[in-house]
Amino acid sequence: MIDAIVVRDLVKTYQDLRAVDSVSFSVRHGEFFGILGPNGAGKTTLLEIIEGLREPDSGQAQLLGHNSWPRNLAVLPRIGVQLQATSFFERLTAAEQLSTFAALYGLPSSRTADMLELVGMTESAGVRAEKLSGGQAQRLSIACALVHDPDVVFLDEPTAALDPQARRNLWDLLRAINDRGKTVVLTTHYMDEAESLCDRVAIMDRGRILRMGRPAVLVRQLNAPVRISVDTSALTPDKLALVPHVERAEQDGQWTVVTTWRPGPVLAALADVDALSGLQVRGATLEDVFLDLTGREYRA
Ligand SMILES: Nc1ncnc2c1ncn2[C@@H]1O[C@H](COP(=O)(O)OP(=O)(O)OP(=O)(O)O)[C@@H](O)[C@H]1O
Repeated sequence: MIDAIVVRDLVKTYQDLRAVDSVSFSVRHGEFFGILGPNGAGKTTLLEIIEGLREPDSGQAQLLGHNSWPRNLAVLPRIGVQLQATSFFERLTAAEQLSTFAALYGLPSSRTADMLELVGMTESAGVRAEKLSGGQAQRLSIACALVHDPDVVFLDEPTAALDPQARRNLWDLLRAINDRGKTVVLTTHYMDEAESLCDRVAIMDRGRILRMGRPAVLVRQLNAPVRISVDTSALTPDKLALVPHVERAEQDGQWTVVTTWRPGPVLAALADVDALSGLQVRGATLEDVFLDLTGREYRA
């Protein structure tokens, strides 16, 4: 079967800015695919081209076997789109928003209750959209994108501006949607989000895809050492530097941070001197991959 999304050599220029610069990739059916990059990387522009909302200068995007541009009306009922800026119909409750969306697709309003349940908002059915919290509004907009049971769901920074608990709740919801067999394409500037949710990520910066793959594989390919942080009051850097397999030991505020390729023996040595209290172990993350690719610290 042809992939859900196939993008070849896409280019989009605004004046002399190449917002999308020769981008190619494919997304398989049922995949959870992330486009990860800092603000202004070109994620939204890329997504909008794939969705058929924006015309590329050159290249081609295919969605469910059809060219995204010019927009193909037969594809629209098979995709769900959650845009970055959520807007609802004025003065309607959460349930009314959903039944209005359902009606637009010619569906019965009985879909409403199922959707509210799916996004965990049954108790807010009667609340007007403008009175919903940020997290609830995001959930409602995802429910609106799903009301017609699309095959492919596009989510543009769905967890931006949410508090950590609301973000994690939304992650559970997005996983559940993917588990129901939907292809999910998500843009995010949160590295941890991409790492936790996505089967594959494309790391994007300044219009280009720098690297693509499974998050764990991208991190493993870095072949980076492990960092262990110990409370400096337990062990100072000069003492830790003497422990076998410690490459480097530096002070960072209240922490002594140790770099090692062999965390096992180092942790055993720390246990021997009773220095495990409050200890933190950190392997490489996608942030380190970004730093390696661009030479810049990741700033969302
Ligand atoms: N309609 C437009 N006209 C001119 N420039 C634009 C337009 N839309 C986007 N840009 C510019 O293109 C670049 C890519 O923007 P885009 O919104 O696609 O990035 P993004 O990765 O989604 O960022 P964000 O996370 O901030 O939304 C940015 O420099 C942006 O200022």
